[in-house]
Amino acid sequence: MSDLLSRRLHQLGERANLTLLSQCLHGIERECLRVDGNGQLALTPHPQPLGSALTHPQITTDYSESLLEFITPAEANPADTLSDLDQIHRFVYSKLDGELLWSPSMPCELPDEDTIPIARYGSSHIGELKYVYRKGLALRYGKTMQCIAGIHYNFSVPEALWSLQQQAEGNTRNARDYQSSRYIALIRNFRRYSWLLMYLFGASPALHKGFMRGRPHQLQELDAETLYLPYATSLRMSDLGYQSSAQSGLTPCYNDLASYTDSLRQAVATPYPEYVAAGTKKDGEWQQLNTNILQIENEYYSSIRPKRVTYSGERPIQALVARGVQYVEVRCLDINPFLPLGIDLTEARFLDAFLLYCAFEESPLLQNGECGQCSSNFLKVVKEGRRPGLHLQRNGEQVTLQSWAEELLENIRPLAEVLDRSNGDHAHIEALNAQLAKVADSSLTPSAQVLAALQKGQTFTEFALKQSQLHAEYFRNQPLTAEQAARFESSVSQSIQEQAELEATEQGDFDNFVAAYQASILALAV
Ligand SMILES: Nc1ncnc2c1ncn2[C@@H]1O[C@H](COP(=O)(O)OP(=O)(O)OP(=O)(O)O)[C@@H](O)[C@H]1O
Ligand SMILES: N[C@@H](CCC(=O)O)C(=O)O
Ligand SMILES: N[C@@H](CS)C(=O)O
Repeated sequence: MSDLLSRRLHQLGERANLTLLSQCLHGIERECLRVDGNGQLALTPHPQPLGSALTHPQITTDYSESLLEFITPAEANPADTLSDLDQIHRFVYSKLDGELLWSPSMPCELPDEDTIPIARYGSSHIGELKYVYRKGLALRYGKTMQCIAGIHYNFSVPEALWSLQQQAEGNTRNARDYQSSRYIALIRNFRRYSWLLMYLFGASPALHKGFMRGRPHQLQELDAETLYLPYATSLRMSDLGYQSSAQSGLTPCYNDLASYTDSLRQAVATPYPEYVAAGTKKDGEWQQLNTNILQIENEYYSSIRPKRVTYSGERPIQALVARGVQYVEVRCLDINPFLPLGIDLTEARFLDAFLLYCAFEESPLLQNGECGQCSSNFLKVVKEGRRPGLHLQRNGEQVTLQSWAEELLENIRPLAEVLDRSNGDHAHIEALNAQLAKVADSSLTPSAQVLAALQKGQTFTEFALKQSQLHAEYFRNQPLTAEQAARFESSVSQSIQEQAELEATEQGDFDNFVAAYQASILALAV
C-alpha cells in the first residue's frame, strides 16, 4: 500500500469522517432482451403499459425495441439501489404478456438482421435522432452486436470527501477541477485493474452459434447451437462482443478531463472513410447522423466513463466540460444469469471497495506502453482468465493472474474494512472474502458456473431460458404492493403525456435539428 493510500485511509477512518463513506451514491442500469416462451426474440413493440421509452425515467429501451433497459435512481445504500431495481423488474413482469426477460448478456437466437427491430421513440426530433443514431449503429456494427445486454454500475464519492482530501493534501486547484482530476485518476487505475472484475464477475463464456453470423472465429463447439471458450470469462467484453475495431485507435487519453473530452470531440468530428462512403442519407432517408468515427460520444464503447448528469437537451460532453465529472459509469459488467437482477449485493459491495481503491490509490499517468498493457491484460482475461497458471503483464514483467489478484484483493481489504466501519457491519469484508475464494478456486466464478451448467447437457438456449423462467417466477411470486404499483402506473401515464407534449410542440425540420446537435459539441470551448 502506498503512503498516499495509507494517509487517505487514516484520514477517512477518523470518526468525524467515517460518515462520508456512507454518502457514496450508486445507480444501476440493467438491460435485457424480451423473449417469447420459447426463448426467441420478442418482435412485439415496447409494451404500452410500460410507458414511453423516450421519457420514462426508469424503464426504457437500449438499442432494440426488444432490448429493455431499467434505470434506478442514485441511492446512498446499494441495497436500496438493488431494491429499486427489483421493484422495476416486478412491475415489468406484471405487464409482460407471456414474454420473459432473457437472463444472460449474450443474446438469444436472433432472427436475421433486417428483422431485429430498432427501438422507436416517436416523432419528436429527439425521438427521431435516437432512431437515426441506432440506424447508424446497425450500419457500422450490425444489429446483432447491439443486442448484447449489460449492467452499468454508476458510482460517486461525496464532494465533501474530495474537498477533505484536497485540503489535507494542500492542493490549491479549484474544487471542480480537483474533483474531475480525481475521477480521471480513478479511471486510470480502473484501466490498470479492471481485468480483475472480468475474472470475478464475467458470466459470458458461451454464446448462441447464430451470434457469429457465419463469421470466422476461434470458439469451440459445445453442442450443435452453443459456442464457447473453456477458460473464457466474458466473451461479451472480448473482440467478438461489445467492441469495435473502428474505435480501436480511439483509447482516449485519461491524463485529465480536457484531454479525454478532446479525444471524444475529435472522434465525433473526424470522418471515417468507410462511413463517408456510406453517406448520411440513402434515397433521401437518414441512415446515420454523420460519417465520423463516432456519431455521438455515446457511441464510444469503453469499459468505464466519466459522467455528469445532463440538463435537458445537453450532450454528455457539454455537461462534462461545463461542470466537471460527477460520477463514473462502470460499463463492463456482464449480467449474471443465476441472479434475478443480474447483479447482487455482494457484487455491489465489492465493486464499492474496488472503486474506492482505484480512487484513493496512487494513479500515475498511463505512459510508456502501459495503456496497451492494460488492454492486453483485459482482453486476455475475458478470453482465458480461468486458464490455470495464466500470466499477465505488470510493469513489463510477467505475473500470474492468481498472485496479482490475491495481492490486489489484499490491497483492497483496508477499503472494505473502512467501509464496514462506516456502515457498522462486515458486509464488505465478506464480499471481499467471497472474491478471494474465487481466486483460489476458479470453479466458483460465474463464468465457470455457466459452463458447468452447459456441460451437464443443456444448450445455451435451454440454460438461459430455464434461468429466465426461474426469475420470472421469483418476481411474479412477490408482486408489488398496491402503493408501489400505483407509483409506477402514475410514472407510466406521466411519461406518455410528456412524449405527447414533446411531439405536439415540435418546431423546425429534422435536418436542421441534426445539424444543430452536431454543431453543439464542435463549438465547445477548448
Ligand atoms: N452522482 C451520481 N452518483 C452515482 N450514480 C449516479 C449519479 N447521478 C446519476 N447516477 C446514476 O447514473 C445512471 C444514469 O443512467 P441514465 O441512463 O439515466 O443516463 P446515461 O447513462 O447517461 O444515459 P445513456 O445510458 O443513454 O448513456 C442512473 O442509474 C443514475 O441513478
Ligand atoms: N448493450 C451494451 C451497452 C449499450 C450502451 O452503450 O449503453 C452493453 O452490453 O453494455
Ligand atoms: N446504448 C448503446 C446502444 S443504443 C449506445 O448508446 O451506443
